[in-house]
Amino acid sequence: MDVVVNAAMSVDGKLSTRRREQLKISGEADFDRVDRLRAAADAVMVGVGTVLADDPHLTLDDDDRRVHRLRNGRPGNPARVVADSRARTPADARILDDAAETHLLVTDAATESRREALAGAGEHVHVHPVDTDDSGHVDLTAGLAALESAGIDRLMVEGGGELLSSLFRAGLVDELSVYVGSLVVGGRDAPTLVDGDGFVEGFPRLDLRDVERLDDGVVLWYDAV
Ligand SMILES: NC(=O)c1ccc[n+]([C@@H]2O[C@H](COP(=O)([O-])OP(=O)(O)OC[C@H]3O[C@@H](n4cnc5c(N)ncnc54)[C@H](O)[C@@H]3O)[C@@H](O)[C@H]2O)c1
Ligand SMILES: Nc1nc(=O)c(N)c(NC[C@H](O)[C@H](O)[C@H](O)COP(=O)(O)O)[nH]1
Repeated sequence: MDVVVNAAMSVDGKLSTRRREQLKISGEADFDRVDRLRAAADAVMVGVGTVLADDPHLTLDDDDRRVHRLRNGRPGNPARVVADSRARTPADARILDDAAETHLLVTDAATESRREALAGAGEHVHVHPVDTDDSGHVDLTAGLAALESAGIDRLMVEGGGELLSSLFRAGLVDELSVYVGSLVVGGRDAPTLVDGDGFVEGFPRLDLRDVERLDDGVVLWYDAV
């Protein structure tokens, strides 16, 4: 499977404010770029922290003709994926509506009643029980294998920083694009591109492939080494 990460951050590497409120870092041209990346993917993934903070929809938009064009004839929106160890996605989350298939990766820490509540959202919602990793979260290697079995070969991951940390730690990132907006957010408690415990050795290395000026910021394109 190809794993393509995309996020938008401030010049000081923050994904949002210390209040975790959604922050518009991208301009219109960058959101168009994000739509094209989503369209080229079989599925778009976030961590449940992002679902709880932003209530994202993760589809292209509601214009059927535009979706069709961006998807190059492939039907509908890409699927949506949530890494959701304890099945905390709220039953009324936008990500559970029927605009696309939704895959929830959960672990044994999710109660049966939470799993059933999510599966009850409709036939387009698929709950996958997977093993836990060393820190008790979804084992992403196992989770991605479950997604592959569901026909997902190209996965776009939008964050947040905890999920991206685990993906880098597991060596699962193939490509990274990051939009750097021209603003400073600051705050030691504001989410950054890669949170988790951080690395003290074995730092993931990246090859800078391209740099593009867009809106009033910059897009950096990297391949994993
Ligand atoms: N600017 C951007 O591009 C962008 C993109 C996404 C999110 N965000 C922001 O990031 C913040 C949310 O990020 P976050 O880091 O709190 O949450 P997150 O989205 O990374 O989700 C983390 C949660 O996912 C679950 N999880 C399951 N398996 C996991 C695993 N293997 N590794 C890590 N987590 C796993 C855990 O419950 C964990 O608490 C919000 O403020 C949101 O607005 C910004
Ligand atoms: N590329 C990008 N630029 C930003 O300025 C920003 N705040 C995000 N944030 C990503 C996060 O995952 C959001 O929750 C989804 O971008 C919301 O997606 P929807 O519009 O609901 O489909 N992403």
